[in-house]
Amino acid sequence: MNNSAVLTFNGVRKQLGRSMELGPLELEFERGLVYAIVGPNGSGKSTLMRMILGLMQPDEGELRVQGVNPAHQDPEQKQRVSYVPESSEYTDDSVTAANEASFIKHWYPAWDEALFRSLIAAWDIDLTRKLKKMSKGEQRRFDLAVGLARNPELLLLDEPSSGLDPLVWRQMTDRLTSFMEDGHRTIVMATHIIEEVRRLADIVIFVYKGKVLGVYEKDELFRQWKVYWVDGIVEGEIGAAVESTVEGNLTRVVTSDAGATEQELVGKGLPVMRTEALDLDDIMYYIIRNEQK
Ligand SMILES: Nc1ncnc2c1ncn2[C@@H]1O[C@H](COP(=O)(O)OP(=O)(O)OP(=O)(O)O)[C@@H](O)[C@H]1O
Repeated sequence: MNNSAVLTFNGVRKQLGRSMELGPLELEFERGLVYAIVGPNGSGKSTLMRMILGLMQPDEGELRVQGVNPAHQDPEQKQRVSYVPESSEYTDDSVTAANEASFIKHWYPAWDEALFRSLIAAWDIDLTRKLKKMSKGEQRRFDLAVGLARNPELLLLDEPSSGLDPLVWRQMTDRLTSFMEDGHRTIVMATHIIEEVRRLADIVIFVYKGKVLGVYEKDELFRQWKVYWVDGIVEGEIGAAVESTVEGNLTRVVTSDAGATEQELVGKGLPVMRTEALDLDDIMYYIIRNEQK
């Protein structure tokens, strides 16, 4: 095992219902990095989080969180992991945000009160209010403030943007960037939001129907996936291209290997009019389409 690995999945497999199988997964998450798990609905992103938390056991394989099977972590090890779900179910009519925060604070010795207070102020959270009466967005802000104030080494975020307005979203991404500054923490987030991936992620993991389709370093991903607009109608195959379509007098060439494609286009004397980066959604579409072939 890599010493800086905070999470390892070694042949992890889990049957979910009759038709869905998660895995087998071979993954290693390093300390100090932000991982974005990207995939369509029902790909297994939340299930992956539940396994990391020890709420679900693999049928096969080995999962280690900070070197330990999450089902057998002691309280001290659990305190180093913080999970912010997509939404919380607050059912008790009488619990205020202040009650909840002081309860959580009691269990987490690393609790950062100054950070909590600054998030409460920045996100306009009224601690005297009953959590159940808060809007989804207000609950979400509170959950994120608590998740960060717990000061974990491993922060798990399920759809962090869900329910946030653009201003709070922007502040949240800034806070997450500061959270990562000491270099020892790790964030694993399940997300659909491209801007979130662009802003925060170091590594992108594509999942689809319970399988990992690829693990990519983010900057490399956006460097390699490109669209070239070639002047004229290109006859025959572009070997390195993922897709080549004629649109009017131009040919749109999509590639996952920009260097090789550029070389091929130059070699064939095909003039490139314009080059564009591909969006994450489009990249995911092509990766999934390739899987379905
Ligand atoms: N305990 C379970 N029993 C049966 N099926 C399950 C169970 N848990 C999850 N599933 C199914 O496994 C699939 C993956 O679910 P999961 O919630 O992990 O996906 P997701 O990628 O987080 O989806 P979303 O983006 O919609 O939140 C879904 O089809 C879900 O219905």
